Amino acid sequence: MTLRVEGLAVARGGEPVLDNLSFIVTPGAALILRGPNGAGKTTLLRVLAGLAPPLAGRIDLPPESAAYSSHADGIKATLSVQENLWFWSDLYGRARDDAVLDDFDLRPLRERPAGTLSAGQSRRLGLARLGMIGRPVLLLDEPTVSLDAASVGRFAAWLKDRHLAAGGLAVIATHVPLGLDAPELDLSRFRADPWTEQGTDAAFL
Ligand SMILES: Nc1ncnc2c1ncn2[C@@H]1O[C@H](COP(=O)(O)OP(=O)(O)OP(=O)(O)O)[C@@H](O)[C@H]1O
Repeated sequence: MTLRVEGLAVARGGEPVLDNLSFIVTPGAALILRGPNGAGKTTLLRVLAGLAPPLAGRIDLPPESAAYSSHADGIKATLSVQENLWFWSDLYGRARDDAVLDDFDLRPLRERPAGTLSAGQSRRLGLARLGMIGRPVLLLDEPTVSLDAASVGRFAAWLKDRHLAAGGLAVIATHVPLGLDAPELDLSRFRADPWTEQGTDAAFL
């Protein structure tokens, strides 16, 4: 599966944010989104995920192929860690595979109500959801927020060895280096700006 974006323009709160954005992410590859606060990383990921419509352009992505992950990952506070994972696998018609408990170091916490987890533990559970639902296209907004160094490493290893190695792809907004051999797309080059001719610098491949 390949993600193709052509001539994309996106807006937030009615204001154009990015314009004339084109890129391709192939199976097994990741693209890192860069840019200062407000550059449009979240806005772009939300449009790619289908949570907001584009202003213009084309996104070539099969329906039901993507998973979007940001701060709120739909964790059910009263269910245990294990029950949350099973809830997601059942919802997406996937096998109740326990391997993600180890991938995200959640096995010691499996019986804990999710509402009692620390911020970083909760983040790990949110990321483990991606392992349970098995979507080939991951759209990740600051996935390492609240994670300690060991957890960042474990997540990067999962992404590389399990997701990308299996032919999945990922678009990731992150300020934290993940050690992936992945190209970076600086969104400041594509700012929609009604006062200048910026945004005509189109292709990023
Ligand atoms: N709900 C909203 N209504 C109006 N404008 C918004 C809204 N949310 C964000 N914006 C604006 O849209 C622009 C892009 O924001 P976005 O959140 O996509 O940036 P970002 O690159 O993800 O930033 P950060 O690094 O801070 O997470 C910014 O100018 C921001 O102020």
